[in-house]
Amino acid sequence: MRNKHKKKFEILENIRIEEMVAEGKCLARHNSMVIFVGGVAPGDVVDLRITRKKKSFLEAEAVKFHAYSELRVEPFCEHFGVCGGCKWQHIGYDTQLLYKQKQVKDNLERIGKVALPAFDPIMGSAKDRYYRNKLEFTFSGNGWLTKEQINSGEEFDRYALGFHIPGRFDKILDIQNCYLQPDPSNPIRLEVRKYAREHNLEFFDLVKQEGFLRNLIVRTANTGEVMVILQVKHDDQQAITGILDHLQVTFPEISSLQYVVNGKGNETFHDLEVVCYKGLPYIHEEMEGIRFRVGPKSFYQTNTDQAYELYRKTREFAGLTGEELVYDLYTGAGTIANFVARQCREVIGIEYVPSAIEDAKINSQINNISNTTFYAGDMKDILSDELIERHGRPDVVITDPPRAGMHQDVVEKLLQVHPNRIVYVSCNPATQARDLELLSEKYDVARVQPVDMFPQTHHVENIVLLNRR
Ligand SMILES: C[S@@+](CC[C@H](N)C(=O)[O-])C[C@H]1O[C@@H](n2cnc3c(N)ncnc32)[C@H](O)[C@@H]1O
Repeated sequence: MRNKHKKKFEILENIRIEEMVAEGKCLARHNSMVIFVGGVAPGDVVDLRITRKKKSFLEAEAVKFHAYSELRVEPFCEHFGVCGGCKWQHIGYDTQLLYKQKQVKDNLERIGKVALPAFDPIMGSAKDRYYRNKLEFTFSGNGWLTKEQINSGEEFDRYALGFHIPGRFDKILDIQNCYLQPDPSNPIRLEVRKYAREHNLEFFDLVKQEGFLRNLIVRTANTGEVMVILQVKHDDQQAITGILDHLQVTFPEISSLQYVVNGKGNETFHDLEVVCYKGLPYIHEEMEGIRFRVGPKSFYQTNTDQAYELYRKTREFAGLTGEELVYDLYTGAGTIANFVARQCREVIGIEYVPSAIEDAKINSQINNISNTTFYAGDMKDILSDELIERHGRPDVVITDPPRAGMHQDVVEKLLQVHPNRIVYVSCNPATQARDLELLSEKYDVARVQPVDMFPQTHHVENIVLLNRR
């Protein structure tokens, strides 16, 4: 046992970091053993401490740098290295884009094993900071202190309102300034924390699941509307009213002020009542004059500007002339369905979450779009022979599944239904590649367009156009 423990934390000296691989980690080698390392860049020379040993690979962290990679840039955020939010900010944005493009190419080649056309260059995000429209902050009465804070010997306030330390459900990093969401996100969070401390409101204890203040969500739309949702453990009306009135007066730009009383063991509130305290119970995002109503439980792509670019490219790949019957699979709140509806004959949108389908229908109504029909349910059940009989065989299928990709039954159904074109939007090139291999039985990949929705992270979105052979 002792030996095993020692081996796990063994130090490997002077290791050269070779290349960026999956999940934002880098690859290094030692005696033909592959090592995955986070927080480094290709070209760094480091001492590594082994943190995990598997038969075919090791995981390690860099504990000392002997040389720094030329690809490195100065991280802009004081929380870099501790916060899990922007793990790639030590690599310049142009280099990030090259790696994302490579990640897509490697996955499609290695897993998909299909004939590929030349890729379109990745579409970078015009904003590489302040690009998110939604952030969720957690309260903790026992916030994380960094090594530097502990070593300084100073007394630090342990009350935190911020993000989880990666991999730690119980540890929250207090955030001073976050570069992910535009104002008034930072001032609202700081004001909430200040008010809560001044009024001795209890911050949550994530281990004991006790306390009053649980979580704060800020949504900032491109129409200028702002939604704030405060999650608390008990229905203490005096405390709730106090903090929300203070926010309303301090930030008149908040157009939707809401709260949730959540006594459950987790922060999800899809099954709870959200109370609209002031303003409207929703905000709007807008694209090409189409307004999308976003409620507290609605999904909306978190990088609005890039979502617009993603949808425009998706619509271009769909090659719409006004005559087509389009199926939009995994439609969420019907955003793509409504976005393409004016350029085709009819759209059928399918999505698992019933409240998202309600949003999708409302989004058609408020935009006077009358050629959409939406269904809620599991894709493999809803995309049935009966549905195809009722609406007809689609000319174009747009599919945007979750990270796990499409269920095999859904892929088989697509092969059976055999639309002229499939536009496959994916946030996970590995599962997309797996599905493409199956679809290659009857389809050729005609276009590949990687899109960056999340600068400073390793995440990449990819659109593939498949033409019926
Ligand atoms: C990547 S999102 C797509 C969102 C949408 N296209 C948009 O741009 O806003 C994937 C969607 O698939 C839905 N989903 C996940 N599993 C599903 C299933 N088995 N059947 C139907 N929908 C599912 C999720 O609820 C989510 O809304």
